[in-house]
Amino acid sequence: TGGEDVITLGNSADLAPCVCMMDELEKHQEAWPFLFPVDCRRFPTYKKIIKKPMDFQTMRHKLRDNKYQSREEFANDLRLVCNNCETFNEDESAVGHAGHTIREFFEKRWRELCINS
Ligand SMILES: Cn1cc(C(=O)NCCN2CCCC2)ccc1=O
Repeated sequence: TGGEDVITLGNSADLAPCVCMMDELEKHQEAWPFLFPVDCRRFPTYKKIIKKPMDFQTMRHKLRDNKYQSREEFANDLRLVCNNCETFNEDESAVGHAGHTIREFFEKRWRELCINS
């Protein structure tokens, strides 16, 4: 009768920290290289080198369309953005430096959002 057959899956946790983080990422001063998919007309080698492109607009759409099963899936897409950036850009380049800055911002703020939720 009802409750006894309901299991709670930790992974389908509340995605509120993701929405809050998405807002902060899109506003970040160093977000400019990541707001939209890399333009493969301007960077023709990108699709060949980067097997799984990811960007903030795509992440926002996945959140909107309930494509994330867990907070960790969301976090892993952000880490994919930064890993792709390190693969394609020199650390000292403007884009490369932005990628490191966004990763450092994310990991610190993500801990705060998830521990206090
Ligand atoms: C993630 N990433 C981004 C770029 C990039 O230059 N993005 C365009 C940024 N522009 C700013 C105003 C219009 C577009 C290059 C390599 C790369 O890995």
